[in-house]
Amino acid sequence: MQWTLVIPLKPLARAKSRLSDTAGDGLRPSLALAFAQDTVAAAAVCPAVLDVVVVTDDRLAARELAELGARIVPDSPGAGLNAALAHGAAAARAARPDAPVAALNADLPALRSAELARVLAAAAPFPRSFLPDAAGIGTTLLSAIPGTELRPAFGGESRARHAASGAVELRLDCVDSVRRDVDTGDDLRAALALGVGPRTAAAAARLLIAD
Ligand SMILES: Nc1nc2c(ncn2[C@@H]2O[C@H](COP(=O)(O)OP(=O)(O)OP(=O)(O)O)[C@@H](O)[C@H]2O)c(=O)[nH]1
Ligand SMILES: C=C(OP(=O)(O)O)C(=O)O
Repeated sequence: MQWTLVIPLKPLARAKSRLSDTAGDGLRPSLALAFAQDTVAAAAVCPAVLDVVVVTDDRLAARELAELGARIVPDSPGAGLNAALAHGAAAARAARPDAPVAALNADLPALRSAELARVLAAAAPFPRSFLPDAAGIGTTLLSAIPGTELRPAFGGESRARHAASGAVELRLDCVDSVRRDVDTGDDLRAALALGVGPRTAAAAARLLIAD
């Protein structure tokens, strides 16, 4: 099974606000872009991934992520994360009606394509399934096989919400890079310890110099 991934990205100037104590206004947008670039780059080379749709209104991010092979869909609903994901999934299914689709956060800078392939293989038997984030509170990936709506319920305590919606929780070892979302300075340190992609490594190095 080859998946279409739908990756949502806020305008960079507003993204990653919880990193404001770690990265000032001058560096935070480039850090958010670096996270998205490393996420998309790892996703795009994953053998289980056919294509990547990024839902964003950010012009710079759209240009940079298209260069990595993503198809850009404007966030035309303009109604928050779940509306953006439903819109991206509908665009994916309009192009490929039988596509299995999975929503993936754009803040997974340590993402490894082999681990993503393992998660997608585990998701394939279930109509809908999800992977909890590293903190065990949120969600980093939500999947829907052909013929099933995605019904995203991301934000805050989305692990419980996705479970209550009937999606199956994927309980997997050795997929830390897919669960390691970065919201805070501590999350960034944890991602750096796992090993981040080259753009995040460069952006994090600039952060140290700026300190
Ligand atoms: N297209 C789109 N993406 C969104 C929207 N809201 C959040 N996202 C993306 O959804 C993922 C999780 O978002 P959040 O954790 O809510 O936001 P964030 O910018 O990552 O971090 P905070 O500002 O600290 O909340 C990230 O990839 C965001 O860029 C939205 O309204 N539209
Ligand atoms: C949107 C989510 O992520 P975050 O932890 O970034 O809020 C979520 O986990 O549903």
